[in-house]
Amino acid sequence: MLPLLTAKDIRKADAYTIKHEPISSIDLMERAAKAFVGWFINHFPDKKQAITVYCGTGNNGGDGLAIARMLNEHHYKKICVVVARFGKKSTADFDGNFERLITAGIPYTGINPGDKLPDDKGQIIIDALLGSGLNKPLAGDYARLVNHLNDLNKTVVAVDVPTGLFTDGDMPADALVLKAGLVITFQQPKLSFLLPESGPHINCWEAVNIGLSGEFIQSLNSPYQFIEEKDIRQLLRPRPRFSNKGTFGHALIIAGQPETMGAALLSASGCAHAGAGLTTACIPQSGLVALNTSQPEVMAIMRDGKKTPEMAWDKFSAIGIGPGLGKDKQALQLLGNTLKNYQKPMVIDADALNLLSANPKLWKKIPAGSILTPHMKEFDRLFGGHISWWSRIQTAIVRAAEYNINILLKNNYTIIATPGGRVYFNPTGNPAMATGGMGDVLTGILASLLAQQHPPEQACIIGAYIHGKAGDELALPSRMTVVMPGKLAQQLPVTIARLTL
Ligand SMILES: NC(=O)C1=CN([C@@H]2O[C@H](COP(=O)(O)OP(=O)(O)OC[C@H]3O[C@@H](n4cnc5c(N)ncnc54)[C@H](OP(=O)(O)O)[C@@H]3O)[C@@H](O)[C@H]2O)[C@@H](O)CC1
Ligand SMILES: [K+]
Repeated sequence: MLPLLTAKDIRKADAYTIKHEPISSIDLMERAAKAFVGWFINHFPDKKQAITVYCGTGNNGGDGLAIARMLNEHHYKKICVVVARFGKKSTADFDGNFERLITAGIPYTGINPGDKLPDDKGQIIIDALLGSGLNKPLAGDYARLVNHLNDLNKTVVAVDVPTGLFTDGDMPADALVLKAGLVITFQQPKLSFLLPESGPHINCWEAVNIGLSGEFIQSLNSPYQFIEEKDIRQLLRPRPRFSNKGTFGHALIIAGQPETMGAALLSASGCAHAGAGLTTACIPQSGLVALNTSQPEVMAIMRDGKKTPEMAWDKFSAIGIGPGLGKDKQALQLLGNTLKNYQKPMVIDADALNLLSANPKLWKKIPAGSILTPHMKEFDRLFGGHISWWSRIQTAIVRAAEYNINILLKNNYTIIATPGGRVYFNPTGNPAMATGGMGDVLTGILASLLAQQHPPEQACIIGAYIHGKAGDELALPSRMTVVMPGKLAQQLPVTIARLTL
């Protein structure tokens, strides 16, 4: 796992590294600038392109000055520096790098408050105006400059953080940000990069290591963690020799109405393909032919639309409930009976979540460790409206602990809040997966992993990762615009095999 730090903790890690490595602050800046330049040269190898580096007078600006000097040393021929002196202060490392810039003979233009903004003939803009030190929305001269640069529509490469973007905390929806085609960020992605509010401002980002103390970062025990492939490789177990279907549990999927049988089929398919030893689907009677035709591997328990069928609840190692279940009286009764009769962790999704928000008395019946899988709207229906994704995460942390549940909040980077206060961000998945039925497959996968005895927190981490990874394997090589959920379910054994090698 890669710990994700808030700006406050990044500053602490910065100070600790300077003191204990030890390294001088200006040398750490030099290292950061070098890491940026290494990446930049690989992606923008044409040394004849004109580049303008816009610098503030804080440490982000100091990085910009060092980057300009290094690009000059790498024989980029047309480097131009613009220093925005909008505040009264500058940092010592900015001043140190300013002297080095002058010594290197690199031309620069200074702009002061109220000055006319200079023309820009460059093809590329490097944004080193403000970074993780941002502490209020842009206004005045900064806003004027950023609006001007946005209007130029050039390729913008941001240093560490695009100017105007908060690294964490609530970000106003209408915040002004210098839109970046690429952000080369130091040490770790900033938390805000993983939330939808950053979508309009960042096309893509890349994190470069600048050698902040790993030991110290671990000791901060950040609640926020970014899942990495190696974590999944550790958690997925190869199937032992002499195993049989009983080794991998029996999952029950309670889903579907006559009009929404597809949701039940997709969920059952996700469950079986993710490796449950046995999968049973509790479906409406009218769906039996569809189930038997499409998935002969899956067993059925039929519902007559009136009362909950008799079931030996205890024989199921896990239950997933909700996809296409409907919100009528029978569906509510079925959910109520399931919660009454089943005490092991279960997966609660879709209509079951909506029933839960309309019937809050059911909350206390949810088995400890269960997994709720809302998308944003379902989340807000459950827990009330939110002004930002950051505030949604804070609610998820509180509610996951309060109800002793795992909340898997679907997002481009799916967010998993656990009862112990951890928040995991999943890195896999792509926009081709934004299609009806994808969530149903995920519910099946999660129920399958619970049935295979993965603890709920692990099931969430593995489930979100392999779901996204299967989607990536299908969509990315041929840049497919849409991935069908049924195809994704079929890809799962391949994805899991690749991660189990
Ligand atoms: N962490 C690391 O490991 C390393 C970090 N490094 C680099 O340091 C950068 C952080 O530098 P930084 O702390 O000096 O802040 P920075 O973003 O330059 O802002 C400067 C000042 O602007 C001000 N200000 C804030 N908001 C404002 C607004 N809306 N409008 C106007 N002014 C505003 C505010 O001052 P204030 O107003 O509070 O007095 C703030 O202090 C980081 O992004 C990375 O590039 C690397 O060099 C090495 C390793
Ligand atoms: K910046």
